[in-house]
Amino acid sequence: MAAVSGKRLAITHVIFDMDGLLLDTEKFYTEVQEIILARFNKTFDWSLKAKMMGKKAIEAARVFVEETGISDSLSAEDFLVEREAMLQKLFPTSELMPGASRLIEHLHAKGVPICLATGSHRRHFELKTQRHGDLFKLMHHIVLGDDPEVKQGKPSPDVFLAAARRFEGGPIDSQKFLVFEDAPAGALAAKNAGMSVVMVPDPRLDSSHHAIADQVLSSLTEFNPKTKIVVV
Ligand SMILES: O=P(O)(O)OC[C@@H](O)CO
Ligand SMILES: [Mg+2]
Repeated sequence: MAAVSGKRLAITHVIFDMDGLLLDTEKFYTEVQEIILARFNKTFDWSLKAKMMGKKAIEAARVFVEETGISDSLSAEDFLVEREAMLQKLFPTSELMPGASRLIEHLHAKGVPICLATGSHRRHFELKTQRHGDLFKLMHHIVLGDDPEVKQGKPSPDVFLAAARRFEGGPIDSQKFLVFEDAPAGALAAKNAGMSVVMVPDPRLDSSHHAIADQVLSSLTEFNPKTKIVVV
């Protein structure tokens, strides 16, 4: 039984987002989107990025073609096809974000239940993590964007609620979960799931998007597990 500290239950479980949080992959999406937009003499900016990151591919694609005004020339589906070949070359070079392996290894060593919940589909997940298998193996389970239980992408809570249900000894109260996220949609999804969220945003993301988070860090290296997580 978790200790009740104040009005909320103590944190005992952790859910990690992946792109932009554990892996430095958001830059690949940006690079490819800039290449495609250049053909239409348009530029990509962080206000648009803020609306796309964290979402399921087709949902982010719709935002992209509509917000940039190119939907009459390029459908969301055709955008996904066009970017695929470029992403498939970039994803296998994905590097870990600073502090990612240290935090995952620390929590795993302490017996804290940890898992992954990402908007990335399986084929992209495999490409991005192929050099980091030993680290991702420490996750109790992994919920992907194309999981049948994930009806809607972030900011819907689906992926985090599905992740919460897959630990042993369920159902576990959402209040016992701490989510690590980089994206506004992801942080909102965590709050929609009734969970606490530590946001580690890209410094280029406007700080107005930080308000929803329970804690904002500039890097995972700054996180002190002792301040937030009860090691059961
Ligand atoms: O949920 P994450 O792992 O950030 O993945 C989102 C991805 O679809 C790119 O924005
Ligand atoms: Mg992310």
